[in-house]
Amino acid sequence: MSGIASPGDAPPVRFDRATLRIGERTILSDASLTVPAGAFVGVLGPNGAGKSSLMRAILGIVPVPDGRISVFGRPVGRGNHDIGYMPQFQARPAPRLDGRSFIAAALHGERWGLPCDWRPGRHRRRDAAEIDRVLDLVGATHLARRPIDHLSGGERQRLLLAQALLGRPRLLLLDEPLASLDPHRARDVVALVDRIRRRLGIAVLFSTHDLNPLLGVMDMVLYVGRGAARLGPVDEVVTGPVLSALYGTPVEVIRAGGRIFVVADGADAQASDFSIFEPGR
Ligand SMILES: Nc1ncnc2c1ncn2[C@@H]1O[C@H](COP(=O)(O)OP(=O)(O)OP(=O)(O)O)[C@@H](O)[C@H]1O
Repeated sequence: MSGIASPGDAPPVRFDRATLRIGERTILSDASLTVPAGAFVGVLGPNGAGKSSLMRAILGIVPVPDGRISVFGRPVGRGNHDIGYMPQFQARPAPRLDGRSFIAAALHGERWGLPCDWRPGRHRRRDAAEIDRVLDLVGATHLARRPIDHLSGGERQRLLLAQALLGRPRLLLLDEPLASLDPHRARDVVALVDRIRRRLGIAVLFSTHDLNPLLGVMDMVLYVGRGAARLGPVDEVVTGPVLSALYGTPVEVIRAGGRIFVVADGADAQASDFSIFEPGR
């Protein structure tokens, strides 16, 4: 044995002293972190902290002016077949599409991670099998013939997840998949993603504003803010001292009833965005 790691051993995501900037704004500065194989990582931080930008950098859309980000040992680049991506904002699908056509549209449209020789009509049987596979994975085979505008938010979310799974990615980037879902549906989505990642052995980065639905499922949490990032187990990262240092404002972490409440005080405008404490949730 040479002892040299093969690309197959490389972690799903690795940041080596990476800097991310959007315009004048520094999203991350000199950040180093490694997402282990098969990990479910909750990505948290206040509005505008850079959660979406971080995912877009992993996709190769946001440039990395300093340092390096690699995905399974290779520098990031557009059209990486290893990544499945569910963006935060979705174009509204044509109401007459049924579930199957909705997924087929992603198969034939521009998406992340598909082999570039996939063209409409060229591989019909393979396409049909791939659509069946992802519908089955997300438990949405029964939605295949239903019009998309008759589906609930949670059902549509399943189809979006199915789209992200096209092409057998080894890394899933899910940008706020719980937005606009009630707590019950949110937990269903988290449980579904967890089942899929265990079944396929893939890593997941899952951004959210509330870490509670991810408790008991996520292996690690990645907090971003003020140009820095902290990745680690929940008990190590979600603490008053760590988050206060990360955000430069007093942050209190309260554990009660199996839930975690992160409360920022002080006058910092960003701190008020940094409220995972939402009464009634
Ligand atoms: N295309 C863009 N052009 C200019 N600024 C941008 C662009 N995309 C994002 N930004 C800015 O970069 C910062 C990070 O945005 P990003 O969407 O990554 O944050 P976020 O943590 O995902 O926020 P939220 O929780 O509100 O979705 C914000 O200040 C945002 O206004």
